[in-house]
Amino acid sequence: MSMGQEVRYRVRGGRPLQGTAFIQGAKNAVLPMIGASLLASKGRTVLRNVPIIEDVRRALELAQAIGAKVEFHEPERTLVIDASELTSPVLPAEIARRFRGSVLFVPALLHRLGSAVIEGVGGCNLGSRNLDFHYRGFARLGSEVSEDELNNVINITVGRLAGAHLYLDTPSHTGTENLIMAAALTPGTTVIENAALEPEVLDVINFLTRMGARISGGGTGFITVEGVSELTAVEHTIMPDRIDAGVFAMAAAATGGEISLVGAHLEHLGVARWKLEQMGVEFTQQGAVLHVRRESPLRPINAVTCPYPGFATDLQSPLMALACLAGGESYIREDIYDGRFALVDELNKMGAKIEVERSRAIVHGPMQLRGTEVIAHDLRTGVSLVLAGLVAEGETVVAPGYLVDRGHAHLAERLSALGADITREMI
Ligand SMILES: CC(=O)N[C@H]1[C@@H](OP(=O)(O)OP(=O)(O)OC[C@H]2O[C@@H](n3ccc(=O)[nH]c3=O)[C@H](O)[C@@H]2O)O[C@H](CO)[C@@H](O)[C@@H]1O
Ligand SMILES: C=C(OP(=O)(O)O)C(=O)O
Repeated sequence: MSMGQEVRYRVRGGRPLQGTAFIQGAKNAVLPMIGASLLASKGRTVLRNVPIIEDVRRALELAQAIGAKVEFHEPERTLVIDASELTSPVLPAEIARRFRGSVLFVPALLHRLGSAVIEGVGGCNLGSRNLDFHYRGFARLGSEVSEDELNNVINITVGRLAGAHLYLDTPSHTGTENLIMAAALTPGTTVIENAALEPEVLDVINFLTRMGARISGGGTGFITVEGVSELTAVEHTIMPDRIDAGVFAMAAAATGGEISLVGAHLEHLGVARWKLEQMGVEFTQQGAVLHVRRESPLRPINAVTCPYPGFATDLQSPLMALACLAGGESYIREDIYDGRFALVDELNKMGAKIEVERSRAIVHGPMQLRGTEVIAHDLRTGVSLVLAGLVAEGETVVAPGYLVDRGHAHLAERLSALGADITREMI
């Protein structure tokens, strides 16, 4: 655990990226899958292509805290999870508050131990982020949910579980995954309307289906789950991380480079693909390798964040950094998180000219960015500042690096392999 030891990234700009980058397994698929693997009461689950990121480490600490046996074979990027004996329903605060994926452990605790206690859920600080769809869904499936606001503890206890008709007010990504997991072992039929369409949700459905769950309608927004009595431990290879791929593609575009992204798939990028093409990025999918280069000076762009296949909010921050380099005014609207624009002040410290009015930002380009010390307020802010550092004059220092390490594996090594001048320092 890297708590106590500070990490920072030091980047010196000006080198075009060239070569091959390996895209990591998807953070937002592996976290629910670790939660899902705890639903199996027998055998050992094997997950492959696991990203070596801090959120995975936190998830494994949490799995161990409730009694699962976990082996993380990092060089093989393989996780082996034995959840045959879960011993405690408590998701302890010191781990749970450091990452939001902790809520994905609730279905396993409910089905295996009959109750779950969450001592405070964390995650990236992105303004107001509710989990009401999760709790209302658990309640509709027959659990009792109570909140001790004073101590920031949520207690969930199983009552008479039965399938139900669930409707999400917005297509919540983890909400959809969590309710599918809860429904998978709940007797009867559960319907989830307005379900999320993200590729990671489909990967989680594939994994659960292999475990024996009966799920139909993935990718349609209308999911039906027929409860089964048992799920079994299986092997699964995690899909590539489309946000990691998007960041690398934008880094190539920013520096005027040309790179191959091993394992990246254009169709996973959704609208981000078309936006980057409009800006002057050329993509060529060559089987399972995505080739990226900047084919013209960068043009400005309009983007509005939206659930998949719309423009991903997790790519909005790096897009803002890229837009600083485009010739003209870009317009960005953030409709998912009210805290994402913490990046603006940091980019402006580097010489960018970005104006914000509520959820809208106007980026005036092109600007020559200058290196300085900047703050990673969250994971995507952090990686976007690294991206800005790759084209800035002089040296950019991004801290706290922990937030970058929450979601990107071996970032400094992978960018260095493309010719970037970047180091990860422990202080
Ligand atoms: C671990 C993981 O997969 N994280 C991703 C997931 O987060 P996460 O699953 O938390 O995001 P959601 O799709 O649930 O949230 C989107 C919006 O819906 C709101 N909401 C959500 C649930 C709820 O019960 N009530 C409610 O009001 C949130 O406050 C937020 O404004 O999708 C986000 C949106 O693509 C990504 O940025 C995150 O990287
Ligand atoms: C918001 C993010 O993650 P989390 O949901 O884990 O906080 C993210 O990946 O940018």
